[in-house]
Amino acid sequence: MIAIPLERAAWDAAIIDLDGTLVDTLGDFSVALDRMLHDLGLPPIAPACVATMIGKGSEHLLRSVLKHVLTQTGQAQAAPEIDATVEALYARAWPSYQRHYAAINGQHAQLYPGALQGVQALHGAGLRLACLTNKPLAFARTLLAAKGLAPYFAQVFGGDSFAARKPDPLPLRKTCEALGSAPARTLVVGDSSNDAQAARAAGCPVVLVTYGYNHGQPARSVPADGYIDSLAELLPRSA
Ligand SMILES: O=C(O)COP(=O)(O)O
Ligand SMILES: [Mg+2]
Repeated sequence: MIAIPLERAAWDAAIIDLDGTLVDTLGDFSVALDRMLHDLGLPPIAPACVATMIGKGSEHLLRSVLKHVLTQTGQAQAAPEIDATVEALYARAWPSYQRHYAAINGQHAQLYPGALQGVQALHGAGLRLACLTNKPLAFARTLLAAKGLAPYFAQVFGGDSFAARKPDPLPLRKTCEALGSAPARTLVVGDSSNDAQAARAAGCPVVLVTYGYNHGQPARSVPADGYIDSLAELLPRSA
């Protein structure tokens, strides 16, 4: 049940998350990460495990994956030793991951059911739309274009667009500025605690989808103004 008004008059704009909200990118992440791990001489990682690590940007993802794999393989024992090994591998992991992700971006990713319809409905109702993701901006633009979403977004910002990332509220404040909308009249739609915490701190109403990643926790365990099973539920009632 949604606790905030869905009438279109309630909002001037919406800021929508990408991974886990618009597009199921777990396949892309898993393929690029496994190719990176192969380059480093390390074993692959289970997609279910990757799903718990998505949401705080690529740097966090790579460090989490390397730490997990090193722990699993017993290549490093004590925690400080693992952290040091992660940092030593990171300089090689980063360019490898970037190269592999760019090569397959969108190929193992699917729009969630109702995502396109929801975006089209909000756009059609006259809301200004931005996509704000912790994914690198170049990857986000390519993915939005590949999935037919790019034409609906007036603004797109990534994890490398501002000095901080979600859950910091700075990216949301900057995105509201770019859209020319007041935070209280800008709906945030996301899948994780990163989106909800950032929205609350920025003064934006926030709705979470129940099907995304959220670090392996149910979305409903995160304080938000509403929860939806599909973006198609965002159809404005008075449209
Ligand atoms: O790149 C990530 O970690 C996830 O990005 P998101 O902000 O679109 O969920
Ligand atoms: Mg997300």
